[in-house]
Parts: sequence; C-alpha cells; structure tokens
Amino acid sequence: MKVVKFIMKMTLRWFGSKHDSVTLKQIRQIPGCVGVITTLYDTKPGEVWSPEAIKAMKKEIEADGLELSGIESVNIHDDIKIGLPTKDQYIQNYIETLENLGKEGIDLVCYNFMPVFDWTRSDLAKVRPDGATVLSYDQELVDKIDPTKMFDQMESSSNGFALPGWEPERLARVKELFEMYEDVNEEKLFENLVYFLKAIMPTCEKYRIKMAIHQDDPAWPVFGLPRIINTKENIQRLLEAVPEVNNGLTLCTGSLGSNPDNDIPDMIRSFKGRIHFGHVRNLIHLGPGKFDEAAHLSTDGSLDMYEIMKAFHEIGMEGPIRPDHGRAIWDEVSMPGYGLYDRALGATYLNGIWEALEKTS
Ligand SMILES: O=C(O)[C@@H](O)[C@@H](O)[C@H](O)[C@H](O)CO
Ligand SMILES: [Fe+2]
Repeated sequence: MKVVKFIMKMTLRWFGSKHDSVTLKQIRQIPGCVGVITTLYDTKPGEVWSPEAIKAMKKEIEADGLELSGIESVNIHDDIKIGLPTKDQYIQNYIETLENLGKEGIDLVCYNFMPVFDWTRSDLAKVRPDGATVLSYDQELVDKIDPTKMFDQMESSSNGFALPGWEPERLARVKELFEMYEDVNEEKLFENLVYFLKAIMPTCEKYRIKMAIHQDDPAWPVFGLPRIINTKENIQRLLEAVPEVNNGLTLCTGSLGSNPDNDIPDMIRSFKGRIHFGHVRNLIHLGPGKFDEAAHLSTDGSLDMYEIMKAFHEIGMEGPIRPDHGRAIWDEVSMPGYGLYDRALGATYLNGIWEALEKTS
C-alpha cells in the first residue's frame, strides 16, 4: 500500500471554546486534519498578546491532539492603516505580540489590510436550491446599505455569534473611522502597508514568522474605501516592495475568485515561495458584483478546485491549507460560514484531490 505523502497541511479555523460551536474533539476527527488556525478572540486590534494567553491557547489545542498551525488574525490597528502619528506605538505593540508568538514557536500570522470593514456580505443566510444557506454578496444591495449600519446588519444575522472581523468595539467608531480615512487613497494605504511590513520584518526574521496577508473580500473597493490587495498586479507590487520571504500571502480563492478576471491557478504559480497559507473555497458568479458562496465541489460553483489544488501541488505548497467558509447544512447552527459539517466535507474533498495529485504526479 502506498502511503500518501501530505506535504500540505490540512487545517480548520477554530475560534476558541468560548466563541465556537465546533469543538477541538470534532475537528480532530476530520480525516487528515492535523491542526487549527486560531486567534485570541478577546483581544482588540493594537493590544499586546500576553505570553500567558498564548501559552494557554496552545496548550488547550495540543491537549486535544491538534497543532496550532497559525494565527488568523493578528488584526492591524486602523491608526497603522491610516498612517497616524500613533502608528509607531501600535507597530511596537504588534512586534511584541509577534515576539510572544515566536517564543511559543508559532510561525504563521494571517492578517488583512482592509480599511474599517473586514469581509463584507449582503446576506449571511441565502437559501440555495438544495436548501443549504450560504453567505452571499450583491453589490446592488450593498449600495443601498448605510455603511454605518453595516455592523448592525451583520450582527443581527450572525446567529448570536461574534463574527470574525466584525468585532463590536469598532462599531461605535464607524462614523469617525470613515472621516479618518478621508485622505487615505490607494497609494497612501499601500505606503502605510509597506511601512508596517518593513518595521516588523526584522522580528519576523528573528523568530521565523511568516506574515500572510489575506486578500480583500470581495476583491474590489466597498463603500468608497480604498482596497489594494485584490489583483495579480497589486499583490505582485507588494511582494516586490518588501521582498523578504516572510512578507507573504494567505492565498484566498474565495476572495480573489469574487472577481472573475482573477486567474487563480496562474496567481498561485506566480507567487510560488510566497504563499504561506491557503484558504480554499468555491463560489458561484451570478452577474457583475454578485455571487453566492457554494460547496467546495467544483461543479457546485464557478471555480475549478482541481486546477487550484493542482497549482498548489505544483508549487510544492507546504503551508497549511484550510477549507474556507462552508454552507449551513443538516440543520447545523453556527457562526455563519463556520459550521463543522460543510467545512469537514470541504476538507475531505480537498484531501481527495490532493491524494489523486500525489498519485498521478
Ligand atoms: O477568511 C475569511 O474569509 C474571513 O473570514 C476573514 O475574516 C479573514 O479571516 C481576515 O480577513 C484575515 O485577516
Ligand atoms: Fe479567506
């Protein structure tokens, strides 16, 4: 019997026992799943993560036979993105957090550089023909939403869970944040990102921490705020501006795939050596600026998951991969996008593709 060599590490995102409906014991039973990607959900952007809290998080995960494969996310304070004078203090705090993570051997940090809002959707429970519900996006609907009400809308449809990237402390400041971003155009945002990365690279080098920026989701500007990580060209520009290997990517197929012009397998091949983490999920294009999330299976959506996994296989992807948002199926109630069942199906499917790639290559 040939043993399948999994270079790629299959993982699942986990929000901690206080915030997640899914348990580590359940995750451990997903075939081939070796670790979790997690965060200290009770910290705010800009805070230093204490060594004790990091140790406790790691210990809890390892006690259930899993590995802490990376952090998603250590969020970036808006002052850094805006480029306020206070940015240096927040960068210093970020560096301390990285040091504390590095001392525990944690070597992967996912983050994003989207102003004010993280991922955005117009519906968190759209019913698909098979009765599953999914996250969906329709630019026409989003255009009708008052951005300051966006937090309320997301919260009221989140099944009572705190949504990642939509932490309530930012809610109170949305109006103020919009004003603060008034003078920040794409160029300025890019400069601020480069400034941040250059400042933290020596620490990343010292502790061998790979920074993995997540793409903008959806892959275009929303509410008139600049977004700069969403095409092959602008990602390439960032990788060149800070050429260290530790300035790398979370390659998120669902985020990039929201724009049908993005050729994802081509991007994976082009960014070889700089992709430290993969988010692999499918979605279905319904028209310009309009998509539903789908099952991971290629035929359920618009992305060719075989071609995507083949590109990952070809570049010798060694970092963790995780199924991304799942559909809500089989009456599961969870944080939208983050139930157990559909993500477990996704992981199993992706592992199956990988096994086939291993055996035919
Ligand atoms: O992965 C996703 O699609 C999202 O859930 C984001 O919240 C993502 O975790 C962040 O943008 C990364 O910082
Ligand atoms: Fe993602």
